[in-house]
Amino acid sequence: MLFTPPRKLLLSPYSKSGRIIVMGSKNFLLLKSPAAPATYACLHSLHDSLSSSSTLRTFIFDSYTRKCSRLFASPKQLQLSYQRANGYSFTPYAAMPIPRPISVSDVESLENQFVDDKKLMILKQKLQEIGIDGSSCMPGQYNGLVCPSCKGGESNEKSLSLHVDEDGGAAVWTCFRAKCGWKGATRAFAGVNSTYSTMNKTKTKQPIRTITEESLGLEPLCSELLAYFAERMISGETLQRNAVMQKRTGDQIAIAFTYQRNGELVSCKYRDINKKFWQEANTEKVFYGLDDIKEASDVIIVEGEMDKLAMEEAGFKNCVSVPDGAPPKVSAKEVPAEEKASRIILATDADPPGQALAEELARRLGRERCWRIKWPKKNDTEYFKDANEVLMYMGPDALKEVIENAELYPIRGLFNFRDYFDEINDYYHQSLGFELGVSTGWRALNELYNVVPGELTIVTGVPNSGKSEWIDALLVNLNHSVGWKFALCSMENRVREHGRKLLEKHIKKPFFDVRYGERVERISTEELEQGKKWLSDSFSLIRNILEEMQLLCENDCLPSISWVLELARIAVLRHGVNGLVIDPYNELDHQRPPNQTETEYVSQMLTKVKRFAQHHSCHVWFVAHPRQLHNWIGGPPNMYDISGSAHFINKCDNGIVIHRNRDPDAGPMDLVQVCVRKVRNKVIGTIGDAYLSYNRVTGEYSDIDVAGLLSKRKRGP
Ligand SMILES: Nc1ncnc2c1ncn2[C@@H]1O[C@H](COP(=O)(O)OP(=O)(O)OP(=O)(O)O)[C@@H](O)[C@H]1O
Repeated sequence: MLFTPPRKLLLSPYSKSGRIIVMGSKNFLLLKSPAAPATYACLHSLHDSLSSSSTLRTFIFDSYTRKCSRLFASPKQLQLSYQRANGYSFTPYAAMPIPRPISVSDVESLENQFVDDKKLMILKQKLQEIGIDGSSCMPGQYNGLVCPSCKGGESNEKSLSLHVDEDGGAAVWTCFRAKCGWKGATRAFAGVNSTYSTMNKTKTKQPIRTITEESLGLEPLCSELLAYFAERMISGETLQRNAVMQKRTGDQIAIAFTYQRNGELVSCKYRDINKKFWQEANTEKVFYGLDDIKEASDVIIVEGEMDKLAMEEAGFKNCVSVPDGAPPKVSAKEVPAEEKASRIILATDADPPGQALAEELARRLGRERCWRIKWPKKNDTEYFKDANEVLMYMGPDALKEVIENAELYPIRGLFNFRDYFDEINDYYHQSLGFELGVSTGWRALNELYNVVPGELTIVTGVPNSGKSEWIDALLVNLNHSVGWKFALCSMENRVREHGRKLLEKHIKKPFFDVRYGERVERISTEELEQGKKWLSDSFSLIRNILEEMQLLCENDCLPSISWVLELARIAVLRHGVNGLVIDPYNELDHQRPPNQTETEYVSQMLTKVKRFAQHHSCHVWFVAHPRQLHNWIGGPPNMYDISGSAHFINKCDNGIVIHRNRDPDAGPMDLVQVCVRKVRNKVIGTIGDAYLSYNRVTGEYSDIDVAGLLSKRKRGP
């Protein structure tokens, strides 16, 4: 039966738009024509014939309870809504408002409300601009909207709560994904600036509410929800022990996870079937399951209430879930002190946000007492995401195993041999290359010194003993045997002379046919061409260009060790060099800071060199001169005689002294003594002396018959 609407309503500017009020003993309906702008209608219970009306708008007035509520956007929704028992059986309406009771006085002020439509329109527009879908919003509370700030994270949670004021003039919102926590407010008629300036303002802190199950209207879980949990392998017993309940709002039912402290309800988080979350406002933020870890020596921390319940199914009650999966809300104080909780097992989600949460928890709770778990593989490419997934697909035993196999949370700089097992295996099977060192090419040195990538060899000897010659000969041998390439920082050598010395050793002929080489065929022009190619393929030169151009004054702008190492690094990356020669040490810039002793300076410099060698698997030969030897009687110097610091011998991996005979009575003049004075790595050699013969024509070193030589010496000339 149709009635003329109350006078007050007819005064609305929209009253000529075909709006009709329908009333019965309990019914109060407002209809509008499809052509009119969108507005409200009121209804309580609908007659079948009316429910099919395409023009029905949503308002409900209950004369019995004297309450009026907004309900459905269309009869289609209305029909569906009538059919469903609760939100768990049928497709829910993501952004549908929870029916909001309004008083009779609200109905009386409908006139004002129509005027307010304009405000609402502007407000919606502003919300839209911010990215909040307010298109279907009326005044009221909305949960489960998509947060434009975080887009619901990885799991696409619909985590935004929006409250639109009674008069449609203002809105406040909060994202309950605390990893986001976006909050804001806007007003319809405030300036654009003020609208946006208030967007991220946190609301004034409200006092913490005291809540009870009764005050929140919580009730035991219905059979549908029990089935929902059973599907996720969570038993009734676990649900009961954790006081998991439900809350009805109209015809929707949400799971209510009760947060307790000392057995008292302090907060409640709701979750509907679509994983929409919302929380009781102004309640304490504590770990979910806090009472379960009071006396626990091991504490498991997960990232959701379902995971906490899953852990219980695997036999672990000593588990808490972070409130909102949110590091900012976690207080280390909630976790038992170090004396009580010896292990904190972080079982956060396997996704990057979950790992970030674990990192933040470890930082706050103390990495040293944290452990982490590895989620098992789901298939070739994926891992299980969380505890509940493992429980559902692999069962409680598998989840238990995951926790039992937790490993220490990594601490930067603190390692276990376990972390290096792959490398140890490779070393054992010699699959890294050159683990036993590369032979120098001289039989006499095979037992004493072999060359390993990444080590530092210091070479010393009195002036003119042949240090540079011997190193060059070694490089040529290594190039010939294993194809190694080298970076040369030999400032004392002119490039053409260095080239000559290397070519003579490579081609085994003298560069010139005068004096030292007059009786031997010199390197031919064809050999020179081939040799030049070999030189450029095998060596990189590190040189100071200013010095080359002879623009430098004494001690001016000498290359520093850092400069040399940086160029050597580039040579490694660009040309794949395997060795670096720095010859000699005193040609580098050694302007040490005034507060540093020479010993400290040398130590620091050698640390840099060693770091370079190890990092780039590049062997470094470092030539250092001995200090001036008083009362020298012609014997090889000691490594401790190196000018500057005992650190040369202390810090190097290998220490070699090159010495040559200068006394015709003591033996052949070409006899060279290679004194291996230090070998850190027993795999590659040991301390001892080797004798080689120096070929002055080609600069080559070769093995000699030491036994024959010694017996000849005994017999005398
Ligand atoms: N065993 C040897 N017999 C004869 N001459 C040698 C022998 N070893 C090196 N020489 C010669 O000594 C000279 C200097 O050699 P080299 O430059 O290698 O010595 P060094 O120890 O590096 O010298 P410095 O201390 O000046 O750096 C070269 O002309 C080289 O041919």
